[in-house]
Amino acid sequence: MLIEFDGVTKRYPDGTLAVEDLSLTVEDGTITVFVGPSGCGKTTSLRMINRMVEPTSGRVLLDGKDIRESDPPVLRRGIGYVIQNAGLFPHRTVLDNVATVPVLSGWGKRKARDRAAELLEIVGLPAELGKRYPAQLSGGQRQRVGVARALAADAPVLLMDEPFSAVDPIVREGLQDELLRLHSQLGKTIVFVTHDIDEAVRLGDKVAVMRVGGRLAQYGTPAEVLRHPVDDFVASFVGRDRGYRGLSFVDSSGVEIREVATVSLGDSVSGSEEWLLAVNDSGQPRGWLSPGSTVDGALAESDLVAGGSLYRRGTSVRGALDAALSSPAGLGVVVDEDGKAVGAVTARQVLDVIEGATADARR
Ligand SMILES: Nc1ncnc2c1ncn2[C@@H]1O[C@H](COP(=O)(O)OP(=O)(O)OP(=O)(O)O)[C@@H](O)[C@H]1O
Repeated sequence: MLIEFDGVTKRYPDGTLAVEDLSLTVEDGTITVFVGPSGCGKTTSLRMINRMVEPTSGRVLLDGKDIRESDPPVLRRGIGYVIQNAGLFPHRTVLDNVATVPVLSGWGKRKARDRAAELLEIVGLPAELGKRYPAQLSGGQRQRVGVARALAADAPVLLMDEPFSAVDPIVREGLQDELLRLHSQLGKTIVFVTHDIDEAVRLGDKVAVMRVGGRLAQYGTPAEVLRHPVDDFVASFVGRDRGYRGLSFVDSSGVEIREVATVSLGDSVSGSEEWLLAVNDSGQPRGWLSPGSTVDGALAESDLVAGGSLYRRGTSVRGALDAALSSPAGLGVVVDEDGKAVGAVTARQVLDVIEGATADARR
């Protein structure tokens, strides 16, 4: 569903100008991220989409229709909403939390619960958690329940307000991956609010950078915003590690994948001169054997030096460079879709491709 802000301004009764003359289009089926410092009007903008906040002037349109023509409760049933800490009902079980909107929409209790159970599976939660209460879950699990509940109405639009801010960085990354996977499966239009530029760049097809005073500073793809910030405010907001983050958008197809000497777990090894990549029965990398090592009998994981990050073939050069730099052998391990080792890359090769790409971009 297409969402349009057309000259939208919001001034709260106390005179605070939260959003000023916002015009932008959220394309159907995309993830659009509103990002900016605290108090810049992100939440206010988001809530104007489901009429939890009414604009002072201007219009919000869903598929071309002014949302003022829709009854707010009906409108909200068609728009999923996820907030920080998930906003679950503490005295209802997880399953009943997820079934809330289907029940409100007139589904029978049984059907609503069946649907809720399906949704728990979709967001990666084991079925038995359905019987627990929200307080009996971890923060990450609660956020997943929040996402499941928002998906329950099968609404075409999903609004997400800092949904992952309260969980630690590792759990957050897992939740982000999960959201990207769900999005590619379900194809909903998602508007996501965060103050974290890394999260914005990772999730957004488009990123709207807002500044305090509720003005849109820049609206574009993550690559555009990182590479060509329109002014000093955007440049400093996206600033830290900007060059490094930009690598996420550099095509890695030019990176030559070289052969790597491998050895299988269980084999015996006598003093190789080079680093050997140890793989398991499925060809997946397990670690490195350092030069000169001799293993009489069966090579075991305990003989190995831990490997670095893995670079999945075809993804951006950022992963390729990280794999090379984090590898004890100086060789970044390249894996295919099944996690099988298919070769290696060196930092030098990756840097050559990066240099070529950035030179092209300057031309
Ligand atoms: N109900 C309200 N009455 C008066 N002012 C409000 C109200 N809600 C928000 N504001 C003000 O409007 C401005 C924008 O707030 P908003 O919550 O939209 O920002 P935000 O970018 O989401 O901030 P944060 O990242 O801190 O959540 C802020 O100055 C805030 O204090």
